[in-house]
Amino acid sequence: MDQHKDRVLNFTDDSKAKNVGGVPPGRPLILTINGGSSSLKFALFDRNGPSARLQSGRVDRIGLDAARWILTQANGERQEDRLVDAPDQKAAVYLVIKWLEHTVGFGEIAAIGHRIVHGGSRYHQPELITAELIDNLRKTSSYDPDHLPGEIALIEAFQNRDPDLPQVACFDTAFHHNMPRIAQIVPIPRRYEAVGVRRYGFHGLSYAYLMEELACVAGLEEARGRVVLAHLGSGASLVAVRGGHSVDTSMGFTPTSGLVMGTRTGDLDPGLVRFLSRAEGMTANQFDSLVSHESGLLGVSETSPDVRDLLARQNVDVRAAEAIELFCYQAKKWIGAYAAVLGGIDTLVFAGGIGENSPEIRRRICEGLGFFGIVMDDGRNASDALLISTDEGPVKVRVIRTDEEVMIAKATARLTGRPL
Ligand SMILES: Nc1ncnc2c1ncn2[C@@H]1O[C@H](COP(=O)(O)OP(=O)(O)O)[C@@H](O)[C@H]1O
Ligand SMILES: CC(=O)OP(=O)(O)O
Ligand SMILES: [Mg+2]
Repeated sequence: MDQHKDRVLNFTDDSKAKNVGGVPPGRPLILTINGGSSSLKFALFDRNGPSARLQSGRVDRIGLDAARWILTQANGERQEDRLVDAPDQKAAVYLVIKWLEHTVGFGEIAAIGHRIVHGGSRYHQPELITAELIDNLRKTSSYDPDHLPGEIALIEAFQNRDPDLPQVACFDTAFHHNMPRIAQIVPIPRRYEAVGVRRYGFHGLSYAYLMEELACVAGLEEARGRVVLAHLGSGASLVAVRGGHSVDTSMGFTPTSGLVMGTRTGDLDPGLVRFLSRAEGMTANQFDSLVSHESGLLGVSETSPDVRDLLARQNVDVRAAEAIELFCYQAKKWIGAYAAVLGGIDTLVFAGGIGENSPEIRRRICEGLGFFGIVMDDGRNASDALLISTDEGPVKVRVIRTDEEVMIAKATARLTGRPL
């Protein structure tokens, strides 16, 4: 990390000189930490006030060239956007801690809430973080080596900074905990179920937020109907929801499964394990690295996992064009599958970095789905409107900006004694 130090210190000293986006002085704050596969998002909430966000920020494109530090004020206005060195999550959290120290002051933080991707078979509601919980997460790390060790490192980075600060774990698997039994089964011998092998599902904080928002923008009746939510980010998944409950979801035992993603394959022919171990002597670790970090949009395009890059190159590079086409084709297939599972769809919601920001991807996913009632309004879609289907189409297609942070902040305030 030392090699990044100069740039980091310059950058935090710089921030100190600025007005830090309306954070009130002397007020206890809740910090939320959301370590995604390519980003670290954080936000500050006033613990005593309404569930208003005071400030948010993110380190984007972690591990890629041109990682960015972005700060956003409560009113959504971008306050800072600059290049930083962030080769991994540890370097990114170092930036966040330095920024806190030089701006609001670390002593203003009353509690920290973390998104934890995998709760394993033990955790399915937010929990105060204890030594025992960290120990259990460590034992579960082999379920999701791409997220859990990094998330434990984030918790420990804050523990090192202030061992007395209460921290809360909010699990992405919780939303799917009561999925119907048939959607939970992994079809390998039953004995593996006893050691935790089942389909869990992920992106649950995002899905819980989207369902709350859907009830607000569309009313309870629509939210209780047949809903498909598509969380399309670096990690991407879809869920079928009926009566407000998860009925099935594209990710299973780990977030490597389901839809093709930035660097992950999604669902894969298991026969590849035998083929690659015989053809190349590939080990389990090498296979894991291949399917988690070198595949997906990056593997197909041979250039980038980032949809923005691929959209920009698709007219000059057939590999980028194929990667985008594959992503849209597979998302369309999952929507079709969930129409079958739910007996039709009343509402389709797009969210996540891709779902919220790319009219082209949304259009291409929905193209040809008019036969079961999905008809896009091109003008509404192009302007990222809240409702992007035509008024005549029976399926409401919506764009909702997801907010995992507010779900984490509410749970953290609740568990540390003062509901937001
Ligand atoms: N304007 C945009 N158009 C197309 N894709 C976008 C746009 N903005 C962000 N994205 C894509 O969103 C993805 C990152 O989504 P995000 O939800 O932030 O990821 P993470 O899983 O790391 O939280 C990247 O593939 C990025 O290219
Ligand atoms: C569950 C998951 O894949 O998370 P992310 O999209 O943040 O990598
Ligand atoms: Mg994410």
